[in-house]
Amino acid sequence: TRSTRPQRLLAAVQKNATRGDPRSVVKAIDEFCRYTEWAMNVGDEKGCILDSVVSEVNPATVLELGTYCGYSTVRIATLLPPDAKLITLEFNPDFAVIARQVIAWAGQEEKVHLVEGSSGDLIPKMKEQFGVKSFDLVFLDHWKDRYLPDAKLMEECGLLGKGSVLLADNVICPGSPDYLDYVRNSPKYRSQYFKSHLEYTKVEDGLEKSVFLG
Ligand SMILES: CCc1ncnc2c1ncn2[C@@H]1O[C@H](/C=C/CNC(=O)c2cc(-c3ccc(F)cc3)cc(O)c2O)[C@@H](O)[C@H]1O
Ligand SMILES: [Mg+2]
Repeated sequence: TRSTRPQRLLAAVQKNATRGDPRSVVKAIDEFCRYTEWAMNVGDEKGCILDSVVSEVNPATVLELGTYCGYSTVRIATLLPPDAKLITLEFNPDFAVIARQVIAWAGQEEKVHLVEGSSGDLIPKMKEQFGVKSFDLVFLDHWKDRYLPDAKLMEECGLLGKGSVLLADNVICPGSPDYLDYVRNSPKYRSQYFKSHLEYTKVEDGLEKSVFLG
């Protein structure tokens, strides 16, 4: 039967990127998505904003919601010090299989813990099962209607400390209006919009960076 888009994306990585070289993996995916087949990775333009926020926060613990093919997982992991931990949640087993191989090709397995399951089920288990006290950075890039409930769930589970940063993709396209309204109007957050474009297109999109004030 016909291959899936993630399978074709992985094949492009294995063909065009150098094993163990994360930058070449990122470049191979961006070229595949720009010139061969669009896919919903955060992409190169928003990826640079992601990189600058990761470098600024310099997190010891990171949570990513929605691994997909592992593109942003690799971008984030590459910037982390060796003892830092990146937990990424993915509930589609077929996507998880691909993401694991992309992360391995980039040589980032040590820093990444890909957990299969839904964020709603896994977030409450972070403390006891993964020994997480709080997350310094959370990258939200899963179903857009899950951003708000999961942000509230992380608050309730005590996973956000003073200064924890939430960085959300796609706040304009496809959009997450209820989440945006919440973080921009809640006294618990100081929020900032980084205007950019939808990956590999000229359509407006952006990232919202929200600092939890505790
Ligand atoms: C249940 C909680 C939960 N728990 C664990 N994993 C979960 C999960 N909910 C979802 N996942 C996984 O995350 C990924 C989904 C990501 C969803 N992302 C977009 O929909 C999106 C769309 C566009 C766009 C598409 C078409 C356009 F025309 C324009 C824009 C652009 C973007 O950057 C986008 O991120 C998949 O791997 C899911 O398996
Ligand atoms: Mg996205």
